[in-house]
Amino acid sequence: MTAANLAGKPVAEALLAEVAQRAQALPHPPRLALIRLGEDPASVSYVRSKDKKAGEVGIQSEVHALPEDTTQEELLSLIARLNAEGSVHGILVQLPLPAHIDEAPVLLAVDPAKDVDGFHPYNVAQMWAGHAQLNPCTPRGILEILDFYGVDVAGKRAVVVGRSEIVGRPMAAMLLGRDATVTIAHSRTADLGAVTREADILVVAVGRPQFITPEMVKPGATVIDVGINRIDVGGKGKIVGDVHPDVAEVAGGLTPVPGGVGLLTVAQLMANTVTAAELQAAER
Ligand SMILES: Nc1nc2c(c(=O)[nH]1)N[C@@H](CN(C=O)c1ccc(C(=O)N[C@@H](CCC(=O)O)C(=O)O)cc1)CN2
Repeated sequence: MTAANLAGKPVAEALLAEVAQRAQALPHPPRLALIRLGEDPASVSYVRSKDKKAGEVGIQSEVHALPEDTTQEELLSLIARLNAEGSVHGILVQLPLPAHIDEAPVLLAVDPAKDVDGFHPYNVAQMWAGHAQLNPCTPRGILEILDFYGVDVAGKRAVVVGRSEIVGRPMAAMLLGRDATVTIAHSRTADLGAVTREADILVVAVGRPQFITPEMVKPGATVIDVGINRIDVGGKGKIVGDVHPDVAEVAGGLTPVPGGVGLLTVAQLMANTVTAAELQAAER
């Protein structure tokens, strides 16, 4: 068996086309503020691609590139200013933050109505209760992939490997919201292979290159690889996922890396920004 290639590109394109139409239908263009601290190359690249994609779909975006040594107070005061600015619909603080910044108060400071990352505790609680309007982008984008390729999760066994607040936990909440029977596994799960082999839907976000091998996968399972690991192959840099390529011989469907889930992270941010702008327009 060779797994179906669950490529992110057509899914992201379809979502972005819908987002562009919704953006045009608004009385004012949606406006997105992207905040980045320091010069971490991955963060610089992710924020650049968010800024570029926003322009392509009719969202006005602005990048607040702050120095690495920005203080907690300076960051909180920028967020307070953007919260108070009526024409700003979405605020995103790129993670990870430098070590001297306490992340929790920063996420708490973003107005929940403008929290296009879905990381504010109010939105997290709404998500677990099953009625969030702004969901974290990567797991919400994974639902877009599953829907696009016709993978119904209701009544299925879903295993999420990884318990991060950006991917693992919200993914579990969203799969539960779709009536899957969900297990969260992690680095300390005993006999991980026995757990992952139970999965009809296996979502892997552990940050370990090619960690999931074919014998850990149930034949025919849908496997979603969230990993982005930069490794050295013969002196050249290469990006690989958390899932070994040989898993394609066992799985029914597999997302590629690169070109899979990552594309949906950015597309879903655009969708969340338009949703935030629509909700704010309806409030006025
Ligand atoms: N505030 C946030 N910070 C972070 C988030 C987030 O959702 N909100 N997620 C990640 C990083 N991220 C977006 O910020 C992100 C990750 C990956 C991709 C992507 O397009 N991946 C490509 C490969 C990219 C590459 O070549 O490096 C792919 O998978 O094809 C986009 C965005 C952590 N921080």
